[in-house]
This record gives sequence, C-alpha cells and structure tokens, in this order.
Amino acid sequence: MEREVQRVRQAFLSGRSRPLRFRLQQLEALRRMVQEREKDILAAIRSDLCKSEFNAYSQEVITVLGEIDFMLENLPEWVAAKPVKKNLLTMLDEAYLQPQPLGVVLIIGAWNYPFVLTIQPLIGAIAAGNAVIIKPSELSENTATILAKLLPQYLDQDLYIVINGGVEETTELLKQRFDHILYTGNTAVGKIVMEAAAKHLTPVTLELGGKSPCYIDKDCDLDIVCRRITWGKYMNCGQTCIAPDYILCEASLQNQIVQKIKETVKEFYGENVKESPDYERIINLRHFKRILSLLEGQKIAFGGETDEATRYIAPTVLTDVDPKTKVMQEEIFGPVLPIVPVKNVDEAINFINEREKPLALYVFSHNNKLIKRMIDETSSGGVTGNDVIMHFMLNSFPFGGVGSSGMGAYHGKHSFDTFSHQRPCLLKSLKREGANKLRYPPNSQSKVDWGKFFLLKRFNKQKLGLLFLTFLGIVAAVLVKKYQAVLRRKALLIFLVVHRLRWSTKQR
Ligand SMILES: NC(=O)c1ccc[n+]([C@@H]2O[C@H](COP(=O)([O-])OP(=O)(O)OC[C@H]3O[C@@H](n4cnc5c(N)ncnc54)[C@H](O)[C@@H]3O)[C@@H](O)[C@H]2O)c1
Ligand SMILES: CCCCCCCCCCCCCCCC=O
Repeated sequence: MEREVQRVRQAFLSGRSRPLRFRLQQLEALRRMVQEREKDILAAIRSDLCKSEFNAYSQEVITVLGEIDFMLENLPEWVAAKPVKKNLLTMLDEAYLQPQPLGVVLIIGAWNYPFVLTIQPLIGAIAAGNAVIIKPSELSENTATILAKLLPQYLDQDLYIVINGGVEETTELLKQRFDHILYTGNTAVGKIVMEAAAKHLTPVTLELGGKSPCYIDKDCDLDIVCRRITWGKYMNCGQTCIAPDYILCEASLQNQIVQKIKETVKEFYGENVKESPDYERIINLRHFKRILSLLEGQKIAFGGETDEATRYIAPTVLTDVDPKTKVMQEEIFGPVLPIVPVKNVDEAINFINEREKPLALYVFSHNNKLIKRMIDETSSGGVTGNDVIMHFMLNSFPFGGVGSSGMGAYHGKHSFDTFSHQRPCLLKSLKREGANKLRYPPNSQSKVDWGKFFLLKRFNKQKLGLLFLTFLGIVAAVLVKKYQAVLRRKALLIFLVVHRLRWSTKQR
C-alpha cells in the first residue's frame, strides 16, 4: 500500500497533472470512458443494486457527464490567478490568488450510488490538478471491479489509481499520508477516517448521512406533495443519503398522506412492486436485516412485505410513530417511511432542532413565509422547499452536510475549490525601500501612527475618486516630465501625507 501511494506521489511530483491542457485532456478521456463503456457501467450497477439501465443512467451517468462538461467549460477561468483588493501598504504591488492542487487525494466512495459518488469527486480532484487514489466501496463490488478495470484504460495510470478491498485495505490505506481525503458513507466510519487523517494533519471532506426530515404543512396540495415524496423516498429502494427519512405533519393529515402515497406507489411501480423494473433491492443481507428490525412494534399503514432471498422490502409507511422507537433513532436508509404527528410548525421546528443536524430538510407548503421560517430556524446540509432530492442536481450549490451530517462540500466549482489551495501571492519590488522603513526597528509613536493610517484608514467613494484624480495627475506628470518614477512617488507621498494629517486631526 505504501509503495502504491509513493508511486502516485512521485507521479504528482513530476508536475504533469498541473497544466490546464493535461487536466482537460484527462477529463475528456474520462468522458470518453463513460460514453464508450456505458453498457459495462450500467450492467455493473444493475448487478449491485438491481437497478434498471434507465434508472442507472438518469440517476448516475447523467450527473457525471454533466459535471465533466461543466468542468471543461469553466476550468480555464477557474485555474487563472485572481487579482485581489489591495490596501495602502500593497497598492503598488502585485497581489493575487493562485489556485494550486493539494497533492495526492484519497477518495473513498459509497455503494448506494456507486458510480456517481465515486466519479464526481474524482472529476473535481482531476480538475484541480491532483493525483488521486480511488477506493470504491466493496459493498458494490461489481462497480468497484469495473472501475478498477476501466479507469487505467483511459486515465494516466500513475496519477489516478484504484485500490479495491474492504475494511482491512481501507485501514491500511488510511495509515498513509494524503493531502486531502474525501469520504462518503456513514458517520461512524467518518470518525475513523477523520481520526486517521488527523495523524498526518490531512484535511477531510466528510459526506455523511443522518435523518432528513420532511415537514408537510396543512396548506398544500397533498396529491403533488405525496407524489414527490414517494419518488424521493423509494428511489433506489430508500438507499439515498438525502431521501426524506421521516414525515412530520399534523395528525389530521396522516390518513390522507398514507392513502396518496399508496396510490402513487401503484402509479409508479404497478400492482406488483416486486416485478417493477424501477424498484431496486437492498444492497446486502446485513442492511436487509437492519431495516427489518426497524419495523418491530410499529403500526404498518401499508407495505411491510419482504423477501430475504432477493432482499426485497416493499415501499412501507408507518403511522403514529413514537419518536423514542428505534426507527426514529437511526437513519433508515431503506424504503420505510415513518410519520410522526406534531401539533404545528413550532413543534416540528423544535423536533428537528432537538436532534442531530440532518443532511437535507424538506418542507412543503403553499405558504412561502412558513418555508422561509423553517429555513431560518433550523439547520441542515441543504434544503429543498416543495420537493425532495433536487438540490443535489444543481451544481452551483455546494453539496455537503453540517454537524454530524458532514463537513466540507463538493459539486461543480465547489469541488474545484475543495481540492485546491488558494495560494495568496504578493509580489513586491526590491525598490521603494523608503516606505518599508516604517516597519523596521527602531519603532516610534510616529511609525505607529503611520501604521494606523496605512492599515486602519478607510476610503469612502469620494476619497477613492480623489485617489483616482491623483493617479490621473501622476499619469499627466509622467507624460510631461522626464523623471517619471520620482514624480509618481512624490505625488503619492503628497497624497498620503495630506490624508494622514487630516485623519490624525480627526482622530484627536
Ligand atoms: N453524504 C453523502 O453524499 C452520502 C452518500 C451516500 C451515503 N451516505 C451515508 O452513508 C451511510 C450508509 O452507507 P455506508 O456505506 O457508510 O454504510 P455501511 O455500514 O454499509 O458501509 C460501511 C463501509 O465502511 C467501511 N468500513 C467499515 N468499518 C471500517 C473501518 N474500521 N475502517 C475503514 N472503513 C470501514 C466498509 O469497508 C464499507 O465500505 C448512510 O448514513 C448514508 O446517508 C452519505
Ligand atoms: C430523466 C430525468 C432526470 C432526473 C434526475 C433525477 C436524478 C436523481 C438523482 C439522484 C442522485 C442522488 C444521489 C444522492 C447521493 C446520496 O446518496
């Protein structure tokens, strides 16, 4: 493992991952891989999650292709140095931010959307000029295998490598030093990753989970609300990090919600959900049994059918759920939807705030003020009002959690920033030493006053106009006089002295 990481680091140190042209070429190669090997990728996802090709394409491949196109279009602008605002001390210098790659990045992918949740971070890391070690989840073993086979056929084989394996391999990998780690998965392993990273002071992005609440106000169109919730909850058999985990609503709405979700399930998946090509299966027996254990002692309003041999769990709704029961203590990550009755929006807000900060929050209402209030008075990674999941699809948004649902974020420009160091670069001249004397010993009250003037003085627009006029004067002087450098310095000095004197007078 150590040798593998060393090999990747050597490749990074060769410098070839840095030029813009190389990054664009690797991203284009990745896009070619997705397009040319689409069938293999979709087949692997099908074997892992029993997902139809249509679903795998629209839930995973589209996002990856969209992200690559977005990077290709914007990368030339993002990699460029960005001038920054200057102060009086630096006004004659060059000051800019230069985004630079961090080095060797470790990406630990998740199994529930095994393609997009591994490749989308990879796109950002390549775009930012890093070398990358990709560790797909061993739970989605077919996708892990296809990634290990395909990526070396299209990408630089020393800069971007796939390491497959389980807990043992990940544990070994985490002993190595990386320049950034992006992990997607559960909170418990997130802590293990962070602890390992801390040994090397490696920064981490943790894309974790949590119980994402869904509040339904009585002032809304329940048909539409239930259709949207049914889509987001049962997609991928509930194994979506931002799926609505549970519903909060007034008790009087419960029966209508159950009825409408039931009708929508039939509309989406037909009479026999088991036969629907659009309904997936639970990833493994451990998770299957875990989800079944959440049903114990609950009132099943509909659904509840299971088949261990195929790891099938029907779309299920639970009513009158007691918040103290197990199903409300851990993230469900399966097709089980508890409804917890609350008296009103105040109680819903308290309920949410008494628990860990979720990855997503959903609120449905015709009343925009209520939606805004919910946003103002709670916290979560992201929010969608009057829909679910869709904030994931807008790559101008940073995607990530807050508190126990994660730290850091990615997607689009946010990925580029996550995997870049914004390096502040200040370029001064070896001339103009006179001004520097202010900071050299011996110090004095007069120097402190000059320092206060240079660093604390604020110019309003009018004064900036004056500054501009001074510069115009300088330019004019440069045109007519021979000794331009001397003049420029003198004019600036006069301007500064006048302002300093006026400022000191006001201070007194
Ligand atoms: N925020 C996101 O983008 C996002 C996306 C997908 C999933 N998730 C979250 O992930 C969770 C479910 O998925 P999961 O895969 O984490 O659960 P899991 O428990 O099924 O998988 C465990 C994974 O962790 C690894 N692991 C276990 N013990 C380890 C150890 N000691 N050291 C290193 N690695 C270890 C395993 O190798 C395996 O890959 C949910 O909470 C979900 O919300 C979040
Ligand atoms: C055919 C129309 C396209 C509709 C797009 C809907 C896409 C849903 C994407 C779901 C991806 C969710 C990933 C969540 C990450 C955490 O698990």
